[in-house]
Amino acid sequence: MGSAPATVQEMRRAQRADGPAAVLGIGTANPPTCLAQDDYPDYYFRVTNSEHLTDLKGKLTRICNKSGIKQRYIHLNEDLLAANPDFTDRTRPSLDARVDIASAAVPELAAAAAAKAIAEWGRPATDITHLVFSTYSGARAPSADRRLASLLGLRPTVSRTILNLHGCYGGGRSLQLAKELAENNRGARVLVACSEITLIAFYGPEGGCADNILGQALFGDGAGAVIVGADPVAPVERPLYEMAFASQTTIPETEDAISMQINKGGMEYHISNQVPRLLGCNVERCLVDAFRALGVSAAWNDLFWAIHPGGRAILDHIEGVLGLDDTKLAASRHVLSEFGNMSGTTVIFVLDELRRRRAAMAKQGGEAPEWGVMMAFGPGITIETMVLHAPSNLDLKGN
Ligand SMILES: CCCCCCCCCCCCCCCCCC(=O)SCCNC(=O)CCNC(=O)[C@H](O)C(C)(C)COP(=O)(O)OP(=O)(O)OC[C@H]1O[C@@H](n2cnc3c(N)ncnc32)[C@H](O)[C@@H]1OP(=O)(O)O
Repeated sequence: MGSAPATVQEMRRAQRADGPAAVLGIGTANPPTCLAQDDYPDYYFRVTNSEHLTDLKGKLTRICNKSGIKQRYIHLNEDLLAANPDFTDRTRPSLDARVDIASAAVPELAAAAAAKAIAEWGRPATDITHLVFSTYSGARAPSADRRLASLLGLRPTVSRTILNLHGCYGGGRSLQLAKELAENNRGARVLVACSEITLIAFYGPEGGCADNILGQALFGDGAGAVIVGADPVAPVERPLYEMAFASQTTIPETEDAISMQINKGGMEYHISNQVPRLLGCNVERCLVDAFRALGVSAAWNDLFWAIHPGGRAILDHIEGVLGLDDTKLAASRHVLSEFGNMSGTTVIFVLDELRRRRAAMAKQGGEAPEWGVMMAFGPGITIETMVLHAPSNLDLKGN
């Protein structure tokens, strides 16, 4: 070959970014229908014609009361249910209709979130080089990533990846993948999009199926989008969080603790009541390993925290084992309260809420921690851990 770089090593170095990947923009979106948690048991048993199942309604009410959730957003409305009565019966073959609806709605919701992330980032959508899309809400190819690329007018050379059925760790996994892509491809700008509509897993109550009652109390619909890139080009690009270190851990012998399966009647799932305890027993090891890999030690209360709020009890357990002050998980508790558990999308809402809180604190002359941690959990049981650094010139645009 003619001119330098001459060696494969030099070529590789030239292709890699100099600095760490960073979050350069965040956007979120929800469907228009918002349901108050206090009203949800009445709503759910009415729209599924199950008012006679008073024991199950009592259970749903008890869980809703303890959920730490005030409201949730949902794509499915009563008109859609009236047009698709099979959606309330898990034994009826309704997967085709669910996938039809999700194939349009999931990328559209993602596009609404992505438009906000791109606007904050400040560069045209055609500068995006990679797309990582995570969802459990569809089952078709070409998938939601292909449709999202069209909706946003991305270049045909955009390198697309779809992650399916990662459940609640999809956001963490996508951001880790984006970090690798951004750091290993000089100039790369990665759009991460997570979009979930629970329509794929909505059905009526049945005796002996506590999982469904739990799901009805916890989950909601939403999309989150993040632009990730290394070596930000000032003054247009400003890093919100730098991604210092990322890891994934699988808790041994927990294969059956959280599971999801697509069936003819929609997606079925199981969530063991041991999940909060299992996470509580394992998060500190992940954190110690992450900071050891970076060669630093950290006092947990000196960090900021973006924890996936899978359920109120999960946050309580983590707060307890790490000895966190009760303000440390405020962003996670706020997102849980306002939106419920939106699976993989939720952690992006937490990052968004956290930076708003940090910016508000900075405006008042307060000092927020520079270093922090993002964690997400899901089937496996899988724990995604990322150590983040928030530059002191935190972007105030999110306010
Ligand atoms: C807008 C609406 C949209 C709706 C659409 C819905 C569609 C669903 C879609 C689902 C998609 C599923 C995807 C799966 C992805 C997995 C990823 C995850 O985040 S993994 C998810 C990660 N999230 C979690 O793992 C949830 C973590 N858990 C918690 O946050 C809390 O335990 C709590 C809030 C559920 C209850 O508060 P706590 O202080 O514990 O209160 P108590 O001790 O007093 O118990 C009250 C009642 O709760 C019962 N119960 C408890 N656990 C379970 C269970 N697993 N199982 C069954 N029941 C359970 C318990 O038996 C008792 O019943 P009863 O005796 O009164 O009859």
